[in-house]
Amino acid sequence: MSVRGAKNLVPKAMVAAILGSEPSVLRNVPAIRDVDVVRGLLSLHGVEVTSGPDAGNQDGELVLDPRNVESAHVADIGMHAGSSRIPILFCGPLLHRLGEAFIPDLGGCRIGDRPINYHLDVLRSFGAVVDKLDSGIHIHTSGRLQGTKVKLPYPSVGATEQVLLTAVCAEGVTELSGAAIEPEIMDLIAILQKMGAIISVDTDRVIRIDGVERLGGYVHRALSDRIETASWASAALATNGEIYVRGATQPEMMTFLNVFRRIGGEFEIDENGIKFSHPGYDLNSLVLETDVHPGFMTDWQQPLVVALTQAGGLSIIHETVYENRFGFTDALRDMGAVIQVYRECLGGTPCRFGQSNFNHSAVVSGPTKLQGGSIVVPDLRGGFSHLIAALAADGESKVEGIELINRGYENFMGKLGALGADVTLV
Ligand SMILES: CC(=O)N[C@H]1[C@@H](OP(=O)(O)OP(=O)(O)OC[C@H]2O[C@@H](n3ccc(=O)[nH]c3=O)[C@H](O)[C@@H]2O)O[C@H](CO)[C@@H](O)[C@@H]1O
Ligand SMILES: C=C(OP(=O)(O)O)C(=O)O
Repeated sequence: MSVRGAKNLVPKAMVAAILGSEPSVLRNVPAIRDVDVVRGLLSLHGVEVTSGPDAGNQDGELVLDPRNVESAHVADIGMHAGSSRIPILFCGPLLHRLGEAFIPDLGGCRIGDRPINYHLDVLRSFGAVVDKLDSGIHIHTSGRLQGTKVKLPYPSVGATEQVLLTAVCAEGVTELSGAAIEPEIMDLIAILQKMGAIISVDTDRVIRIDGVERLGGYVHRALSDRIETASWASAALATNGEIYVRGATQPEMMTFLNVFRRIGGEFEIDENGIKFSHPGYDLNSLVLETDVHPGFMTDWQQPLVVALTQAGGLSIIHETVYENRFGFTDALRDMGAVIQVYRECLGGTPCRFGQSNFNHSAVVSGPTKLQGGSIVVPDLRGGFSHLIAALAADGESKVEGIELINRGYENFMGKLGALGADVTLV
């Protein structure tokens, strides 16, 4: 099965195209809902988005022409309220092109409160004015945004992207400290550099950006989706199987691959992808903490927990990125998994959530036989995890709300079928 461009890069690369004075070409774009949402938002702002010329758009090519960018009707943008987290990243590019932007209510997975205070502070620091209205947030500027010094209290991926997409065309130098350095951010920096930006990534999470007056277009192939790859790898462990993921790449998977090997999973890497397999004997339990890159990514946690229900002994998982990412374990318990969640920081260093009432640590006891059940998908990764559990379980399962899974997994029904699962859309 194949994995294409990363859900957490492609929509941002599409937004970056607004900054160009010429069209951009993005390849390896997956057919997922988050891409459709951004396509709709770009069209509302006058960016012409067309699919590539090859038959069936096999290469997943998008051409994005921003030469006629215009303000959109706030009511129209409101239609996209709750659809994804990407609308907030339109601010910098639209402030540069039009002097104003509007942020509707954001969507994304409900795995914590997900405030946007860092984003708004960043925009204010560049000189933008932020007005909170009943219908959303209006942001405007009367002149060119000014380069600034920003320090993030936590290495937020979105806020780092906010700084990058705003600083590249601001007047003067911007210095960001406490930056996130996820592979998707590095790929966004590569895209911006292709467009003409000057960005240096220094040691200790410091990024420096020299603002330029004009950016051109880019031609870029999106990096592969490391979360989808890890999801299928976890599915291979949970189902005692073997899955070859074409398009998976090793560098951004290194932390995951180490954990996969410690559990007992086997993998083989070739130039086209990675084959993941169950070793054929009992899996090992482990102690694991999610963290910002280069740590173990939070989005890998949910699928991996399902695999850990099949490992012998006690596994301890401490979630340090989101305060509320273990809700999906309720359904796993109903299916027979033995998982207990705790408010305390277990098995790792104390995190931001240690002194609060959030169940952000989990202990998984295995191996347990899972039974099919009726499941309602709570969020993107939780939903995929439930699918894996359903595949590993005895008997039939009914999974409701699968459209949430389309946000980040291209053609997952077709892929499950190709792996031999008996899946029917009711
Ligand atoms: C579309 C996309 O790329 N989503 C990814 C992105 O989300 P996203 O960019 O939303 O995640 P962040 O890195 O910003 O969030 C990390 C932490 O910072 C906090 N925070 C963030 C912003 C802010 O203004 N204030 C604040 O307190 C959040 O509540 C969270 O606890 O990175 C996350 C961390 O790798 C991933 O799980 C998501 O899949
Ligand atoms: C949390 C995720 O995404 P989003 O930020 O789009 O909700 C995810 O991809 O697991």
